[in-house]
Amino acid sequence: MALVVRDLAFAHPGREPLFRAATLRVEAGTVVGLTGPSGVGKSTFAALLAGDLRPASGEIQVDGRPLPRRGFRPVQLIHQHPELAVNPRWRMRSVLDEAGRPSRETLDRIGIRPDWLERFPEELSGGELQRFCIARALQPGTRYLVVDELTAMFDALTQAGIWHTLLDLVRDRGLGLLAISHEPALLDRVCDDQISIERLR
Ligand SMILES: Nc1ncnc2c1ncn2[C@@H]1O[C@H](COP(=O)(O)OP(=O)(O)OP(=O)(O)O)[C@@H](O)[C@H]1O
Repeated sequence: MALVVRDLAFAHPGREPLFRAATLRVEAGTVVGLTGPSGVGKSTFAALLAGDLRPASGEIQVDGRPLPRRGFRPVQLIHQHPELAVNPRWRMRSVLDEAGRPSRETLDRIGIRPDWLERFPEELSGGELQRFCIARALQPGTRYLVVDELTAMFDALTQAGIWHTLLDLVRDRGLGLLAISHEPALLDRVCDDQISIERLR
């Protein structure tokens, strides 16, 4: 069981190709770090894996099957800025219900207090909001998570709390995780393996 990328090519419209034959494998149950300087294509690669962008050529397979083009996405992407990832006009209860609300037990494990469900996004801190984005990404059909600078915006304590929660849940569910980060110390702590995006280009 693995998330497999083979010979993937992609260019943003009118730009030089960012990837010509990118190849990567993330085994289920492992955490792989993706590093690299700013602007080389890490977020673009994440969007390709999640199905938000289509490769020009090459393939992405999830546990032996092609990444579905519609319907539920087994590779879920969590962005750096949670406030941009939720509808500001919806209470958090509706944000979660749209995807299928996780059980109270799961919400407790993620550290989401019951009264937060009645709040609007602007009434939560960034760290609290990121916990909702994690909850929303952990659907029953989720097999792999891609996190793009998951905690770069938060203080050390919030960062540690969110990573602890995420790794715990990922381990329990046997998910694979691709963690994009600029922080070598963080990746050293959480990853089984690391790869530089330069090797994918
Ligand atoms: N929608 C887009 N249309 C055209 N070019 C884009 C688009 N999105 C990103 N780019 C360009 O593609 C390149 C890669 O961007 P990307 O955001 O994937 O890099 P990154 O490695 O994630 O950077 P950072 O670490 O700063 O977030 C950049 O040169 C960027 O300007």
